[in-house]
Amino acid sequence: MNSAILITYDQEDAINEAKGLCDAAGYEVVHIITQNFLQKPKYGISGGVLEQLEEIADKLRPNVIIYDEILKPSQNYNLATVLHREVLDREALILEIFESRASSAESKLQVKLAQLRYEMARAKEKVRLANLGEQPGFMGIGKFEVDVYYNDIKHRMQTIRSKLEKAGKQRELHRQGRKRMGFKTISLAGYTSAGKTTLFNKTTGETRTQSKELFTTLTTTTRRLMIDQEPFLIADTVGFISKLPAYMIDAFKSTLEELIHTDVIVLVIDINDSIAELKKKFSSCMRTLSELGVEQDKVVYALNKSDLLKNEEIQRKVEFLNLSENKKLVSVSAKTGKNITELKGLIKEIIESQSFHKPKTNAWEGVEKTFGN
Ligand SMILES: Nc1nc2c(ncn2[C@@H]2O[C@H](COP(=O)(O)OP(=O)(O)OP(=O)(O)O)[C@@H](O)[C@H]2O)c(=O)[nH]1
Ligand SMILES: [Mg+2]
Repeated sequence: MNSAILITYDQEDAINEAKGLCDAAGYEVVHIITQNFLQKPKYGISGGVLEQLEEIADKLRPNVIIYDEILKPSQNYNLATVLHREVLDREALILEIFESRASSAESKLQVKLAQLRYEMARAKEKVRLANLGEQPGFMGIGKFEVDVYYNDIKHRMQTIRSKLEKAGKQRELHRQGRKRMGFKTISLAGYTSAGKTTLFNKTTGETRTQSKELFTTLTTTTRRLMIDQEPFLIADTVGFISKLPAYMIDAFKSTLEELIHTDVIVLVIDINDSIAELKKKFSSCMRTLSELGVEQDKVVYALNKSDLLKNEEIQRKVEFLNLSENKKLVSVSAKTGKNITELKGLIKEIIESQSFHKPKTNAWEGVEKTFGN
């Protein structure tokens, strides 16, 4: 296993999530440095902290330095130069995880596109610096080579986009096919590691990989689910994460787009998370769903892992999330099977109500206002 020194925020949930990401990418964290602020101009961290880091890195000799923020290319370059080591920022780390997880042709293309977008942003910065004449030969590349490199990335992105478009059309055909056959569809959505795949397996009798590592699932799988002897289709999806840059959501759009066309969305929430984590993850899920244009009428909230908590504790968290008035809420356990029948009942209610009246476009503003960014 490769080793890493992790630099992250001085908050427990940030530390845990960053450690989870390192773990998922296959890095053993040998030392953690926490800071309140990680966006200083030159190195992200201050000169003093950098000196400390240099000393520790010389002693522990990690394979990489992981920086749990988004670094500008120049900051990355400055850090790597002082530390004589590869520096991975949060985006690069998430991309590594996605790359190792992508198994279907489509998800491989999506990851490739996201990687090129990442490189593109860096190439742009290189061009800018080269033009300013500030750093000629920045990162060992001259201005001319940068232009060639930049155009090459653009070209490769176009090729991948058109392949993804084709895959998207294929998806659309499948969707229409399912619709013609009269199948109603259900999608599981939620923050990474909330328990979507465990719930999927429990309800369908499947054996897809579930694990405590982040981003276990990158490819959407659809299976049949029976509710009162009636067949439905249920899909497991890629998990959300906060601070996922827009271009990554963009790259995974065709997968996430399933969520717009689905009849019911089960938003899986890990109710065992701390209040701070719950807040962050819930608002990130809500924002993603709202950005995708999902109608709120279609959403059922499944408070998962309720086997780990007392009822009063669950109630307290429900109130905190402002969901106590919500009738489409059920605490479940994908592990023990608790309230799975109730969850299926709620799903069926939504589908039945949809055949009477068209779903309203419901405002997400209330939720957004409560949770902001
Ligand atoms: N105690 C308990 N653990 C659960 C429950 N549901 C899931 N887990 C655990 O939570 C972890 C994550 O579960 P997954 O089903 O892989 O989560 P996911 O949402 O599919 O995650 P990604 O695919 O990574 O986005 C696993 O270790 C599961 O065993 C539950 O109801 N109770
Ligand atoms: Mg999963």
